[in-house]
Amino acid sequence: MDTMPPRHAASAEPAPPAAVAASAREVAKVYGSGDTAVHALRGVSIDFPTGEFTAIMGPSGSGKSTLMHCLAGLDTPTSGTVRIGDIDLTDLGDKAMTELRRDRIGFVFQSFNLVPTLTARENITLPCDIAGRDVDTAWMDAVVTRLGLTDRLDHRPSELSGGQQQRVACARALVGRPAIIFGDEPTGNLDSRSSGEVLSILRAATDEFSQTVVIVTHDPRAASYADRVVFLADGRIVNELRHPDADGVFEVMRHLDDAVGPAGTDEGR
Ligand SMILES: Nc1ncnc2c1ncn2[C@@H]1O[C@H](COP(=O)(O)OP(=O)(O)OP(=O)(O)O)[C@@H](O)[C@H]1O
Repeated sequence: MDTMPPRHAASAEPAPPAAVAASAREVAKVYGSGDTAVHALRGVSIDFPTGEFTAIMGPSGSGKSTLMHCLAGLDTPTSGTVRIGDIDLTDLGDKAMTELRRDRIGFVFQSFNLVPTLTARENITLPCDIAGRDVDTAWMDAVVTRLGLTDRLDHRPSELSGGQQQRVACARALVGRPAIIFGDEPTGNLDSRSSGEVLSILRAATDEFSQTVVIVTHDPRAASYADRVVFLADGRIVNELRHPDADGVFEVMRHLDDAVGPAGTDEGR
């Protein structure tokens, strides 16, 4: 892949980022109450350093999505604190939370979540347009070129392949220069070639743009693109691998799956 253009080539240097882009402290999440209560998170503490790519893995039902949703302000912890930069999400009202999600967080979902009636270009600029912010066109050009989307900008999502649609979603997340990008199974609907492309883009975004990225994935190969993999089981962080390779991730997952038993059971807990 071509080298990404240096960040300063596109616009003035942004303010120095916080050393920790997001953090959770003793985060617990209980759904329901009494006999039917589900303890989805049981006291999770973790930092996401700026410019690092983290993958969250774990058996089905271990709390991955719940943790990501709490970190991204899409769900509220029952107790504990979540910060994006130095902003404590538990202190925010609905309006401030909406603005924080819009201004500081980028999302890449499994289902791409593009607006079908808008072109790729319009989808990419949508968050800035909604926020009433000018699009940094030089920066957008740099991102679009890097993602190989230059000749696809006037196409609607239905005229793009799945891999191209997910690259548009990555461009949309990157163009706003968020403090952090969250990916919920971002390669879940892609073939292995398109998955590799999207993961290389997220990898390059951290290496070349110092972008902080956090993804949830079931795929050891996808996780191997990350700087570290954090493993959840039964609502707790139980392991961490730095500089992971797919075989090492697979081995940890195999042990966790054996410990937890078939999805949805309490066997072995
Ligand atoms: N809205 C909800 N109401 C009740 N229980 C919920 C809710 N959302 C999640 N849960 C439960 O919380 C636990 C953790 O769910 P979560 O979706 O975070 O797991 P996950 O690790 O992302 O699973 P998967 O890999 O299957 O997507 C599960 O037992 C799930 O059934």
